[in-house]
Amino acid sequence: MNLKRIAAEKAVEFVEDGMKVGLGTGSTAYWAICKLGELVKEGLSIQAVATSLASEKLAQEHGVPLIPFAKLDGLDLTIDGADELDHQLRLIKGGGGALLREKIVAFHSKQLIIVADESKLVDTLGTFPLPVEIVSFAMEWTMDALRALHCKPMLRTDEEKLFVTDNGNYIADCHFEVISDAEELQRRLMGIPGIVDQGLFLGMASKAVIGHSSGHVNILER
Ligand SMILES: O=C(CO)[C@H](O)[C@H](O)COP(=O)(O)O
Repeated sequence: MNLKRIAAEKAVEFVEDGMKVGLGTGSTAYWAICKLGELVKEGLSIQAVATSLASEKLAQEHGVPLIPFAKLDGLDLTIDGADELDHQLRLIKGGGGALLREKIVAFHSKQLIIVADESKLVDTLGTFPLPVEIVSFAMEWTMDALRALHCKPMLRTDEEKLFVTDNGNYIADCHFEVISDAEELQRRLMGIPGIVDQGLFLGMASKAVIGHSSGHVNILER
């Protein structure tokens, strides 16, 4: 059973005719985009924006109508995946490297619905390395500043080359093991010049739709 698919398809049930929708990135958001494409073919009318070039391409392939950001004053709903979520719906995102666009889109959405399989639900965030998007200029200094926060940052690579985000930046994956105070960590990270954004999404998600191996889907709300 495809737990990501059942979660994503359930979340798409919250999309109503006429809505402006944010399209997430990753292998769970993939199924939401495919389902929206099917519904659009059956007559659903929506306007969408994508959180990555990959999701933009997928939406185009599936006939989901994309609108330039500048033409929309905010979104009704965004459906996106997560790398970890806790029971307060605090998230780690950015495993696919799209965290900056994902955060911008989530911020401008009335609702952020997270779709995930049960493996993503945790008691305490931090097992998944926190993705941090950094600019290339003086990146060694930025990496030193990250190390000073008692984590082990690793520059993300892709086929032996440095991974470059859709925004032309690098990703430092930061191993904290346990994040005991996510708000304080977010504050400290965003105080470091050279960090563009980081993958903690706190107080942003309003619902999480979780697929379980029993075939059951449950919805957590905040
Ligand atoms: O944040 C993300 C991309 O930047 C993804 O939503 C996150 O990595 C989850 O991906 P998947 O659904 O493939 O497990």
